[in-house]
Amino acid sequence: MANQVEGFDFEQRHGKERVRVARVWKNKDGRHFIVEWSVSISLLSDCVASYVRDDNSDIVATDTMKNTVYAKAKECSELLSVEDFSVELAKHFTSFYKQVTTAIVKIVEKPWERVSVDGQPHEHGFKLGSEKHTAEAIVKKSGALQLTSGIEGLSLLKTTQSGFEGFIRDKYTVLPETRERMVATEVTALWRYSYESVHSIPQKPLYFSEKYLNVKKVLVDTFFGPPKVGVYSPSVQSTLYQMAKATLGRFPDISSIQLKMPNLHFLPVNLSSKDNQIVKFADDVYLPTDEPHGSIQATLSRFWSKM
Ligand SMILES: O=c1[nH]c(=O)c2[nH]c(=O)[nH]c2[nH]1
Repeated sequence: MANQVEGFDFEQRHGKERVRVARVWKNKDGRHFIVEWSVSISLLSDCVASYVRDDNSDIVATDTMKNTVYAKAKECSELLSVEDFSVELAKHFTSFYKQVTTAIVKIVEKPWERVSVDGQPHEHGFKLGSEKHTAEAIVKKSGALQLTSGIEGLSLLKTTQSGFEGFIRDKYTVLPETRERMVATEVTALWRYSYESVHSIPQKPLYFSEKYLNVKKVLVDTFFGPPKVGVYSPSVQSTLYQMAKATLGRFPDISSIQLKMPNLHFLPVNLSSKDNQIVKFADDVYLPTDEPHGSIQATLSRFWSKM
């Protein structure tokens, strides 16, 4: 929210971060479903008087925002996607309060997964998986929407079919060229959907949950290649690009994707004492590291679309 205040430009927003909520649904056959969300809300609203004139009469209390998360979670009578919940919440803030012009709702979902016991899906037992599903809805009073989904913490590694050659060599370069190395990363992905209004998003239940799983599969499958032979990666940059391109190629309603792929180095181990070599590296013993790490990121968008 930008204003002119006492001869200055002034921008402000306020909200509540990391409101944690879990919601359970139970179907008629006794099967339970659970989601656990950490919800962050930020409102652009006309409440400049609270900053400059000690007048709070236009403030939506952040405590009220927190309560709204629980009230809306209660109102949801059926399991829904984290995207749909973020849109519902954001719609509430922009339509209910005349002061609020834009609501930004970001949610991180904990990866609770149904367990199987003796090969059978358990009715009410869950274990924590690894990577997280995220969603961000930015909703304006007009109903204009920006919807972004993402994955955080998707750890991937392959033990071969990776190399790095032909890079700049100068007086500080020591890294040998190689066509045989390990490659490991922790993917953070953010993709923007092309729906531009709260009225134009697909109504199919769990549409975005399914999409999330499909995007994740395309990213993972592209990273690894076919199970027997894999696919050669000449650089993290090249693999990242292939992953982004495959996503836009496969999903027409995704307009752009940002990928962050740190290069988590596994260093060759060579150990020698004065008179013998204890360990000679033969693509077998590595020192895993997490810092320093390479940082490689890019955004791929269709023409005319923004991230
Ligand atoms: O895939 C890679 N990309 C780089 O930019 C880079 N830089 C580096 O030292 N190793 C690698 N590997």
